[in-house]
Amino acid sequence: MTGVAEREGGVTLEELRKKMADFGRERDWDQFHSPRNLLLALVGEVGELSEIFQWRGEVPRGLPDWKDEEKQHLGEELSDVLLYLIRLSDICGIDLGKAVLKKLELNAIKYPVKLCKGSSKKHTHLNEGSSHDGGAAGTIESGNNINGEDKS
Ligand SMILES: Nc1ccn([C@H]2C[C@H](O)[C@@H](COP(=O)(O)OP(=O)(O)OP(=O)(O)O)O2)c(=O)n1
Repeated sequence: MTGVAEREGGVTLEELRKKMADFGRERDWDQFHSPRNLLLALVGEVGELSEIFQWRGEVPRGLPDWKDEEKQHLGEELSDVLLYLIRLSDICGIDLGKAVLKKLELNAIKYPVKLCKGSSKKHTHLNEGSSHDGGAAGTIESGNNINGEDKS
């Protein structure tokens, strides 16, 4: 992975996809990088990520009290999750960049600001009144239902 860590200006999903593909190919690991194996590896890394937060209770945003080593460890586990996710997507023939942009669009349709501002309700419950949603939830005023489909 030489060259990526030192570079300014961030990295793209496509660069990471290529890096992982090269990493696997150079080691003759394509044989192990099957969808199922990668999914299990991803879940394992999510477990390792969870372990970092386990038993700590709620922690403040930005993790101000964490040691540098703890934050570094967190960065490593987050990276493992991302790398396996990117590799899994690639091996499954999913263009993750395209898929994630489409998903963001769908999320915006499912969760219109007008309906969900200040509310953590699932979209399927957004039009139910509750005293726990800060009064933000209401009814859908347009002709579209909550999934963005035209009801008419
Ligand atoms: N067959 C493999 C094994 C590893 N990796 C890559 C992807 C992950 O970023 C990282 C995972 O390596 P480890 O399984 O050694 O897991 P950790 O890095 O979390 O090490 P440890 O479990 O010792 O904390 O290496 C991979 O692509 N394919």
